[in-house]
Amino acid sequence: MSVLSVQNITKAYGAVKALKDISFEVQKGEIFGLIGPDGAGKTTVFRILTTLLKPDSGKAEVLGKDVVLGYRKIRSEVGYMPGRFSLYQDLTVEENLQFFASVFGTTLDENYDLIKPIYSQLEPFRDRLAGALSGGMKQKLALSCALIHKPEVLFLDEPTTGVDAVSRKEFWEMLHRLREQGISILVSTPYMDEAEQCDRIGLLQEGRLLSIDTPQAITNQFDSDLWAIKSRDKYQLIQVLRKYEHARSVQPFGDSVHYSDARDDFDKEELTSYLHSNGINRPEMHRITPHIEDTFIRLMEKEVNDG
Ligand SMILES: Nc1ncnc2c1ncn2[C@@H]1O[C@H](COP(=O)(O)OP(=O)(O)OP(=O)(O)O)[C@@H](O)[C@H]1O
Repeated sequence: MSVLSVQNITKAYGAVKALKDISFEVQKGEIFGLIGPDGAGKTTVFRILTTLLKPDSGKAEVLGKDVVLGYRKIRSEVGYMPGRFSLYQDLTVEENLQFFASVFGTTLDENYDLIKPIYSQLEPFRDRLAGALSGGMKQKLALSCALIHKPEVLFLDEPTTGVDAVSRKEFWEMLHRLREQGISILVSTPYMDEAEQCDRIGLLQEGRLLSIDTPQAITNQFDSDLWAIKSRDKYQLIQVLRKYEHARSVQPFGDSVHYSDARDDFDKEELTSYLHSNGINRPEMHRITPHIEDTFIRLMEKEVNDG
């Protein structure tokens, strides 16, 4: 059963086409990730689905209600954590929660069980001003506020941006626990490594959804062998590889460079001797399994080349 559906939505801000005919569905109890760089259109999708913005064309439904006609009902049934957390900095932790509870006509006590695993870590700081919390703590408080009225669907716009690695990991564990309780989650992130945490993902670039599938199926779309190459001077390695006549793609990735060759019968020795003759001595080279990021870059290149 789908809890939300987006059909052929477009949205422009003046001349900027933020969303270009996008369609996807989120199933009940699913974590669906919208993955894309800054400006891809993620926030615009969230604003439309949480009824804060009307699409120019197309249709979107949340829990069976149209986002334009049924906006009142939708607002009471979903939880929304906008980017850059919507907390009142000059209210305390507890006051923030009480405020969000009262907006939805409920109380902290009534829904304590749902937020307890998250809120319990914040309780020692209940009298601290939200503005004085660390990024990870703010994130937990914002999630507690979005959950206070037991929503069926949670919208989380870049919840882990600017949050340390440990808090990010804990945050995803919390989302998995919420999923087990039947809550459906649409979450956006600019971090590719978080794609693996989702049941399905949509890759968004410049207002277009390039692919929608499970992280594994998206990775499987990578249609050639991939090599990780390392040498002392990574910058020089990239320059030399990009000039190689058989190079199909050359992308820096951590401390190595991901390389794929345009030929079916790639000759590793030939590339090694090319690198040697261009001043790259003793490069380390081994075949690797593509990451989501490799596939995403390839899909983006394809989109640009296909026009
Ligand atoms: N109110 C606005 N007026 C004009 N252009 C806008 C407005 N809001 C967004 N845009 C533009 O629309 C495009 C999509 O923006 P959107 O905020 O949806 O992307 P995003 O993926 O959420 O990126 P970010 O993480 O930077 O917010 C961008 O080019 C952005 O500059």
